[in-house]
Amino acid sequence: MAHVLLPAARWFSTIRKGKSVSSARWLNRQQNDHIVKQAKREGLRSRAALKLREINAKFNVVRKGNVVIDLGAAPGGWTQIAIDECRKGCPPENPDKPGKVNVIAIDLLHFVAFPGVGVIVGDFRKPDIQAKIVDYLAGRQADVVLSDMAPSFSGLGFRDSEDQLRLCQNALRMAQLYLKPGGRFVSKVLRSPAGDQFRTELKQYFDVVKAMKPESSRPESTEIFYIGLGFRRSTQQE
Ligand SMILES: C[S@@+](CC[C@H](N)C(=O)[O-])C[C@H]1O[C@@H](n2cnc3c(N)ncnc32)[C@H](O)[C@@H]1O
Repeated sequence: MAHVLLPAARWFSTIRKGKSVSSARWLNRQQNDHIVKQAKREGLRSRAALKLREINAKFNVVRKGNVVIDLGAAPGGWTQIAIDECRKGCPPENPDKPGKVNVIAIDLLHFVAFPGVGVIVGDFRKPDIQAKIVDYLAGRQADVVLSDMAPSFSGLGFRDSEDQLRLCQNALRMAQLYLKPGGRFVSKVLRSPAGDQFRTELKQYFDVVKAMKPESSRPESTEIFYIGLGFRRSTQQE
């Protein structure tokens, strides 16, 4: 949450006041260390968890009792925040039974689940993985689709942002398939002109589309998060 990251925010304002590039880099590294340490201290699976926590504090995306699809979930930082929000004070019976899990977490990589989370290992675009998602949903629609996915980066900026954008567009397809009307969506996007177009695309499906750069996101990273609120079918689609 924001209060946790306040010291880092103070360092940022120092950078903006015109320190040299090298001291800005040093300060950024301190900021990153601080955030990694923070995540460890709290027993979070990754620093990424802090990003979703900030997003959720601002936009109330994941709520008590929700059903969440978490794309690109390993090692489980977002999953951990999502299940905590879904389960606030209400541990259910048989939390791991399909039809009872609150979070369906998918990744190419295996990671250890939490109670109430169904983990699926594989590429979410493949039919067998989609079938497993449908099994876990057991007739329910999702309240939220999250995507923190990233491709394996080649180091070539243009290619990497194209690959990442394709994942975002496929995450939006997942929303079209599984999200309930009024549902919410969060996707990581790398800043680029194509990323801006994706924001325009999101506006066809959501009443409100916001962008956020959490304080826990590395300042030098081009990542930004788009948040879609109030899902509706595109009129162009019907
Ligand atoms: C930044 S990491 C996710 C971090 C995670 N959200 C957390 O909070 O700990 C990005 C993940 O996207 C996954 N990924 C990339 N392409 C994918 C695909 N097609 N299907 C499923 N997962 C994918 C990668 O395996 C990687 O683990």
